[in-house]
Amino acid sequence: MKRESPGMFLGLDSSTQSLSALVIDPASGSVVHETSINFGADLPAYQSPSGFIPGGADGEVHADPLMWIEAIDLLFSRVAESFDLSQITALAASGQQHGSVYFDNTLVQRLSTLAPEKSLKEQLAPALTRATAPIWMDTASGPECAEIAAAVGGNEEVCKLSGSIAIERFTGPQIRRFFKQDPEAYENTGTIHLVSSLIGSIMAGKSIDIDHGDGAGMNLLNVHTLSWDPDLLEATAPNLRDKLPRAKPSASITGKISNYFVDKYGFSSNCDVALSTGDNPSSLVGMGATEPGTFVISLGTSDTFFAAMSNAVTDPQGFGHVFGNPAGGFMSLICFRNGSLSREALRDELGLGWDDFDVAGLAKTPAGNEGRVMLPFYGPEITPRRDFSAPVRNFPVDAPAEVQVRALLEGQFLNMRLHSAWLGEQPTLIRLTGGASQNNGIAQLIADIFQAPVERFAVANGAALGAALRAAHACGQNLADLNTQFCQPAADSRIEPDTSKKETYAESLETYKQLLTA
Ligand SMILES: Nc1ncnc2c1ncn2[C@@H]1O[C@H](COP(=O)(O)OP(=O)(O)O)[C@@H](O)[C@H]1O
Ligand SMILES: O=C(CO)[C@@H](O)[C@H](O)COP(=O)(O)O
Repeated sequence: MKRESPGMFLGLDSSTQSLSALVIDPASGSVVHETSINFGADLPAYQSPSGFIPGGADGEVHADPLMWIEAIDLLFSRVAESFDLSQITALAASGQQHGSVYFDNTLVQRLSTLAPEKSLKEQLAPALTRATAPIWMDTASGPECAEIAAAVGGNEEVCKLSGSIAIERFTGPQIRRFFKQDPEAYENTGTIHLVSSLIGSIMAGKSIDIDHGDGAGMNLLNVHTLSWDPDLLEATAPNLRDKLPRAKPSASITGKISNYFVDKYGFSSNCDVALSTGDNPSSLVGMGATEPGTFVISLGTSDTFFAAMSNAVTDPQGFGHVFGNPAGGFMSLICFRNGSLSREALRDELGLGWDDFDVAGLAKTPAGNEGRVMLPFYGPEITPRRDFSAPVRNFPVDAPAEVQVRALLEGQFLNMRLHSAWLGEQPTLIRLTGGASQNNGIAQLIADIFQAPVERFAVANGAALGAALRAAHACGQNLADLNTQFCQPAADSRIEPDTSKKETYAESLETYKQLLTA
């Protein structure tokens, strides 16, 4: 039911490197508050400068879930210094996709009795049955993917059921790995949460359901029935259904906020909590792209490419995915693991800053880089799935800095164009979000390589904005009206493609393909 005075809505986004809060005020049509905690800089004790524990063996990439939990207290203690949280009508969370957190049977009781004089961390830490949480960058579950696929009748069948073939970073294969490595700890696990549903559970003071948007990134949700698939559950680990929250549509209110946040940070006890979703489905909402036609490119830690789908086609190569669209129906998702990590690696190698990075590379070199092309991967890649350890160049490694920068950036977006072709659609409009989206050189390059106009928003954090919009939507606000109010490009932010570069990039794409298959 639509409320007379809608109040304000809070979006939370727990992404790879940061936890952000963003508040919208539909009455004034403005974003009225933004605060962010950077895991590396603000919580250095976890020794995770980029949001995960460095140096994992054999492709293992884990994070300390206590870092995410401690960040919630830190975030609200900062927000409450300058913003009156009693104004919040409802909130929703978004989280980096696929990451999973494992708790014993005391979780529900602990969540419902959180004491404000203690920290979240000290009250929830004893319930963890797995000290660290595998995240989306983890590539260690190859054997488990093969076992799940074999048990279900092949990857084609897994894809038919879940919208993706068995994927290393997806939660099901990661759960199976945990079950094989430590069956006793798996047995003692009462509840498994995704990062997004964990944040929502803490806010609601109870174990909440998992939405179809994030749930589809687990290789466990049947995308036709929208419930946990019995064959996939059985292929993954014993008694798994009992350990998973239920799967539910995103636009649901799950209950009122926990008293912990009322007493400690001044929320109203009437504040509603909506279900959480993954950061990419959340960004789809935040970018006003829940209807087919507009493509979104998110340049966060990973680069992702996604769009609402008219038809739920699947990627024949198995790199791309089908997730639930929080507004109903489906969305595509293609993830490029080396996104910002590669840009940062080359920037640091060349001793540059962001200001001179694209300027150095793109202003001094011609489109197409005179045929000099790079496979821009400093570590294992997801799209294409291959174990890179360094970039591959068709030119000398000691070429000038500007050549290296252009080759890396062109390589990244040629790779994206190549691996999004299965969608069968040429974007008519691309909306950019994420940390690197403010970079002008990168935005123009994307417009030229895809030959489509690019828009950017004043709010760089599309996932947190999407969470705030979802909270408002779950309370009965009209999503189309909210989009009109909040999802407009920043003034003068539209970049048109340079059509004279179309042929050059068609040729570069061929050179890129040759290097990839060489
Ligand atoms: N001006 C810039 N140019 C290119 N990349 C940038 C720029 N500013 C920030 N970034 C990149 O943005 C990344 C963080 O983006 P963000 O969307 O906050 O990440 P995540 O959501 O994955 O935590 C950083 O890793 C950094 O490399
Ligand atoms: O694995 C994926 C999507 O499938 C990643 O996109 C994660 O969802 C992490 O997002 P960022 O923190 O990079 O925004």
